[in-house]
Amino acid sequence: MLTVNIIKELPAFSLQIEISVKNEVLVVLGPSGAGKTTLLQCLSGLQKPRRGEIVLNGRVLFSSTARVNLPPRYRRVGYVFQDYALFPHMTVEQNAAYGMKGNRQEGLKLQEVLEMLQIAHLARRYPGQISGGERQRTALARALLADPELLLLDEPLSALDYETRHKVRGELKSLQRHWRIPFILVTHDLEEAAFLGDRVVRLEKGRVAGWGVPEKREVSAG
Ligand SMILES: Nc1ncnc2c1ncn2[C@@H]1O[C@H](COP(=O)(O)OP(=O)(O)OP(=O)(O)O)[C@@H](O)[C@H]1O
Repeated sequence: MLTVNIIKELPAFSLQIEISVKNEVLVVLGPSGAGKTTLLQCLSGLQKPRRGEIVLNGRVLFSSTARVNLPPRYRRVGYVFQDYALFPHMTVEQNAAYGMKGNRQEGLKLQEVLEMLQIAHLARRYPGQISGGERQRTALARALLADPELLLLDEPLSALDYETRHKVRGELKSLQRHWRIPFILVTHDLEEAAFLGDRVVRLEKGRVAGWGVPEKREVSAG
């Protein structure tokens, strides 16, 4: 469970967000410049709110009153960027394992996650030698293998072609069901929001402008 209550001044307006997220996919929609990326960066520790609190499963990640501001590496928050930000000089396997502890048990988990994301056969290739969809899955593997308690995804599918996007979004959804942690996903795509979101929040000028439960077109099994 994630609870967020923060204020952060931006040049044109201030971001003021109060939300709670359970083990679900929360989709964040909103026009360009509404503060979506800034929100994710505050949650991951890359930006610092001016005031407020961020609490993840009872752990205080940020609190202005208690003067807590955990650095990103201690937050257990995975972040998949729009451009995936893989290390070009590392193989798929090395990229995925970045942030793991490196014991034997972890090695087995690495194999399991690479197989689950269908990139095990690419383990020794470099990011420049695989497709956009495969890079996206490598970035996801890296985020998941760091054992996050919260996963942030900033337009993770936007660089993919139509077919791959459809395939990977289904995988994302089953991944969340399997991992049972909150996912917060930013997108501009309404269809993607409806498919992936358990709830959808719309931001405008740094504030919550509306909530919705998307209408599902697909009937999910179970
Ligand atoms: N480094 C920065 N310096 C100054 N202002 C910034 C910076 N980054 C973002 N902003 C401003 O903060 C506001 C929120 O930006 P943010 O990137 O969070 O929006 P967004 O909703 O993610 O937009 P998009 O959908 O275009 O990615 C915008 O008004 C933007 O101009």
